[in-house]
Amino acid sequence: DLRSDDQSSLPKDLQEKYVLTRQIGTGVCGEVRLAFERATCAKFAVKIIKKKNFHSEGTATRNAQTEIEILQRVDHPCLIKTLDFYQTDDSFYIVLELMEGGELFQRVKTQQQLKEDVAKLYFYQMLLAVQYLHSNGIIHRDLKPENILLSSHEDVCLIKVTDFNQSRILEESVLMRTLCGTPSYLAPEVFTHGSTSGYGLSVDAWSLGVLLFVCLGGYPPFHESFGQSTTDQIVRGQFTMVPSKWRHVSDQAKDVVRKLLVVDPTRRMSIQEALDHPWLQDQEMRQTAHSLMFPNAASPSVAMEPGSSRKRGRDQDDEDDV
Ligand SMILES: c1ccc2c(c1)[nH]c1[nH]cn[n+]12
Repeated sequence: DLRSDDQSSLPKDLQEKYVLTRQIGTGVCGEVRLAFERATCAKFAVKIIKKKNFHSEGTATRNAQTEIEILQRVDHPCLIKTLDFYQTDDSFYIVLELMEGGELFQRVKTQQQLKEDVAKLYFYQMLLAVQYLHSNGIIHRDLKPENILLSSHEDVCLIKVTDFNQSRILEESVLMRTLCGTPSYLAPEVFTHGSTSGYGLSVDAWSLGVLLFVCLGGYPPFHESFGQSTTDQIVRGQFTMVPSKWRHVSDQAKDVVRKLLVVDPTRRMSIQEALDHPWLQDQEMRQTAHSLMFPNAASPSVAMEPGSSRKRGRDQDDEDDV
């Protein structure tokens, strides 16, 4: 319900350019509303982040600033684009491209579980999006089905990763400066868990494993309904592929899940290794993904140069990594 006061609390210049209507999504830090640009009637999503939701003023601004900085800096077909940005003293307003298909979370819930080929098409796009973030020194840190948006109601559609407010930009750290000096006197733990938080890019690989499990199985791998606390299940890497749900899933797909849901981050499969996994060497799926990501690029009528083996250097995925 859009009481008049709702509209009045919006920034004037936002009001002048857009009409905000119904809520289409909810996030931990606020809500997402459907908006129409007055001049063109084009549809957008406006994400509203209430500053007061954060325990301390500093965190709110810092998180949102990081999110906004990242949103404005990234450019990849599978990452949501920011089109406009406004703020009042109590909220941030981010105008984003509208994803008509809504959240992946709802799609999986409605369909029970996704068909394997659909899950593979979505997962491949997520890998490319995260590979792009990592190559730009950004860890997402909050990959989950609510943060994966679908461009249409069709199974074969473009997906986009959103919600970077938990992301971290890997700044020049004390550890990096330390490593410039002579390492000979440094204790081993400085290298293994030098950065205070002791995590790196591999946290996103784990989350992608959870996402793939949910898409293929239709239920989460770790959940308090399975008895122990979710945290215990996660730190022990204990999950079950219930036969009734996984019987029709290929061994290769299960292998990808098992190699991502590895507790030891140094043994966990990386994004690049996942892209090189046999399950994703599906040229038809990749062709579909590329035509969704780069719709204007003419698809080559003849096959690429014959017999081009996967070159170690610039292989196909790099080309997609704009
Ligand atoms: C449903 C829920 C959230 C959505 C959405 C559709 N489209 C879009 N763009 C950025 N966020 N977001």
